[in-house]
Formats: sequence, C-alpha cells, structure tokens
Amino acid sequence: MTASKMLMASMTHFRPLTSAANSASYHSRLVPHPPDLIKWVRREGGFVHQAVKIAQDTTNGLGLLASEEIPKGTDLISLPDHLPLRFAPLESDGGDGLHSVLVNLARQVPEELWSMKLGLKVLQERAKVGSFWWPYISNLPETYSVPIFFPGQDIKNLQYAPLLYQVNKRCRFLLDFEQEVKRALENLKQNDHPFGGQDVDASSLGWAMAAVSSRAFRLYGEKLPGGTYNDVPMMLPLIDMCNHNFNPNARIVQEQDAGNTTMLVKVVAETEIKQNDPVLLNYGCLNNDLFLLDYGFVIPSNTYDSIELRYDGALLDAASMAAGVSSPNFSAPSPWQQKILNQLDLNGDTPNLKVCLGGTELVEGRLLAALRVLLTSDMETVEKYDLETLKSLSVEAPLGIENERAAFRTVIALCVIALGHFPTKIMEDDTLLKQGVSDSTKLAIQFRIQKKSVIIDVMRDLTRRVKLLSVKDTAAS
Ligand SMILES: C[S@@+](CC[C@H](N)C(=O)[O-])C[C@H]1O[C@@H](n2cnc3c(N)ncnc32)[C@H](O)[C@@H]1O
Repeated sequence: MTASKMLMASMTHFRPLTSAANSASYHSRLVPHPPDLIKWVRREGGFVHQAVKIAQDTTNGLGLLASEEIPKGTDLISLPDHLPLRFAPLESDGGDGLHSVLVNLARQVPEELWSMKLGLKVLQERAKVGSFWWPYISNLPETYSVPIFFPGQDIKNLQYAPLLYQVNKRCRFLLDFEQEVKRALENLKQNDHPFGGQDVDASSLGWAMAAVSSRAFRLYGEKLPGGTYNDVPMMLPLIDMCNHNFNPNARIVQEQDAGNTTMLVKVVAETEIKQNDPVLLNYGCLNNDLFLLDYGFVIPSNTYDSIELRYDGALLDAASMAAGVSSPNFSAPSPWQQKILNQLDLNGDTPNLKVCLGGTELVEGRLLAALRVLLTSDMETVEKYDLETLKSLSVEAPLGIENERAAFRTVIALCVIALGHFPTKIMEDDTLLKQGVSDSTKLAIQFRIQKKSVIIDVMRDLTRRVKLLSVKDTAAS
C-alpha cells in the first residue's frame, strides 16, 4: 500500500486531532470546504432568518450579516435543544466506558478552566467519524490567537504581570493535563477510547480549550427542584458566528418550545439591522485581559479595561511621599485604621490585596476608602461615615479637601510607578507596530498599549479632579 493509501485508510477510522497549523491563518477552518452551517441548522429543525448570511468580516474572521434590512424584535436564529453542544456529566451517554473516561478527566480540570471540560467533549466529537456535530465542528477555526499559543517572546511582550501569570498558569495546566490524559488513555480498548484511539497532546487540548473559551455561552441548563435553572456552558452552532460589540444589535434569549418540554436558544434583533450590517452580540462587559485570554483580541479604548495593583503598605508610602504627603503611615496603620482595612479585606489572615484602577469605577472603592482613611488622623470624622460612602468616588471629599487631594495625588504617583514598570513607552510601541510585526506580536503590543492608556487616562482624570478641588478650596477660603 502506498503511504497516501495507508493514510486514507486510517482516515476512515478517525478524524485527525492535529492540523497543518503552520500554514493556517486565524481565519481558516478545520477543513478547507466545510458543510454549509445554515443548511445544517435548518435541516436539523432550527430556524435561520432568510436574510442572515455567513460572511467574511474584514478583521474579525467570519461573522453573520444581514443581506436585507431586518426590523427590531425579529427572530434571527432559533436552535432546538439537541443542537447546542454541552458536556453533560450527569447524563450517562448510554453508560459506556467512553463517556466515563471523559467524565473522570473532566473532574481533574479546575472549575476556573471550565472551557477545558467542554473542550474534552468538543475534542471527542472532532475525533469521531460520523459525529452529529461534524458539520458544526468542521466550521470551527483551525487556529486561535489566544496567548497560550504565542511564542515565548510574545508572552513576554505583553509586559503585564497579571496576564503573564494567567497565561503561564494555563500553559502549565495544559502540559500537566496532557500527561494526565495520556495516563488515562493508555491501555484503553479502542471501543472505550474517547478520541478514537488518537493521542491527545497539549496542543490539541489547547485548541479545544480556545475553541470553547472563544465561542461558548453560559446559559440556563436544567430546571432545578426549586424552580431555578443551573448555569451551563454550551457551544451554539451558527449563533457563535456572531462577532462582539458593546453596542450589539442582537441578543440571545432562551424560551420554552411550543410543547413546553425543552428550551430553545434564540437570537433576536435588539435594534433594526440595516442591509449589509453585521449581526453583533455583546460577549460581556469584560476587560482586555479576558478578551485576549479567552477570545484572542483586544478592544481599543475599552471602557471596562483596568489595571491590577497589589495593595502594599511600603509601595503606598513611597507613592504618597512622592505625592508630597509628609510621613504617611500605610506601613504602620493605627489600630482603628487597621480595623477599617480588615473590613475592606485589605488586612487580616487572608486579605484580597488585588485592587484595580481604571474601568467604570476609576479607582476601586476599597483602595479609595483605604487611602482616605490612612491619610487622616481624624478618627471621629471617619466614624461618621459608613464604608460605602468612604468607597465612593462620587461622594466628594468626605474627609476634607486636603485629604481628598492627598488620596488622588497618591493614586497619580502609583500610576507613575506602574507606568515605569513597562519596559517600553507607547511611542516606541507605535513605532514597532508601524514597522510590521507578526500577528501575535501585534496583539501583545496592542494589549500593552491599552494597559498604559488606562493608566494615563486615570492620571488625567485624577489630575482634573485635583485641580477642581483646588479651585473649590480657593473659593471657600
Ligand atoms: C464567537 S466567535 C465569532 C466568529 C468568528 N469570527 C469566526 O470566524 O468563527 C469569536 C471570535 O471572533 C473574533 N471576534 C469577535 N468579535 C471581535 C471583535 N470585536 N474584534 C476582533 N475579533 C473579534 C475573535 O477571533 C473571537 O475569538
């Protein structure tokens, strides 16, 4: 038998879990000419509005498009209960060994990496010849732009420790899990093998995890005895061709079907959709860390983007002194101040020391309250306020204008320190982008530019507030 015939013979027993990723772009699909997804959904009892088409979106891969104007409130897509792809650990799948191997593997996945659990199911369906979901799976992208696939240098190019930590954690998990999977699969009979006898490595596990994290939706699952529903991640064929926008023109709704026995998942036009407009969903009000980590893209000027800092007494003393406060006591708070830090979960046995700047809150309430309280010695005035007031930026200067100015200036100094931790300046990043770089380098640079922009925006906003306070102070005196 020639090599090509041998390959063809083996291909009839399984579908390969690896692909020629070197030649793939982020937009190519698992197979060159996958089945028509819209026709498949309709054939399987789903509904797709006649004006909804799949089309290439200039920068976002494939997307859905309206080929004619669609009025607000129109049903665009409706999927019957058997089309979403779920990992159903309770359902026995006939009680076969095949499913129990998968369930046991899924148990070893930490809850925060839930996308890997469902990913195991996706991988199983990808490997299975004759899978019901093959028309869907073959339409999935062949590669993903999430940072677990970045070359090491581009992970470093992110320049932002909290994201580097998350990426490294996922990479380490995938390498460890690869070994667990190999152990679980060795010596299995072909019939009990969940992946058709094929080896599964960190790369195919990563593909599955990225396929799920970038496309799954968490929706209502089964009805629980109390009448509420559990929340289940699922892959929604065709619906997951919608790209993201914070101002979407469509939304997902779940409805009981006419017989009132199962749930339909629908996409409904939230606004009128003009001819040739993309159909867009809001994936969530997420920061760029999550967009990059789970979806592989970065949103410029994302209102929800923020930077994470560690609440640290020594750092705050340094920032405060740089801001002109004489002898700040962040490293040695008085007992009454410590009590408030405990209430803010910034002190104690297991404090949560992660605090954020940027996003919709500008300065995380817990940090603002801590700054206000530690920058005053006036315990009596502090005791007049509840914690929520002290945490609120919209309550202006509860502990006095001088205190507020010192708190804001300390945050500005913290921003200067945080900016100094980035090895490059935005101008240098822009120059690199103009020179032309690989897709992953571009994403890493775009990500760090946005982080630095968040810091600069916080500084601008607080500088404006300090000036306003000074004006008020002068007017009052
Ligand atoms: C749920 S899928 C949408 C369909 C996808 N474009 C495709 O080609 O299959 C999510 C992926 O689409 C892309 N995407 C969606 N919205 C985007 C946006 N606003 N900007 C950049 N990429 C986007 C990202 O690659 C993301 O991981």
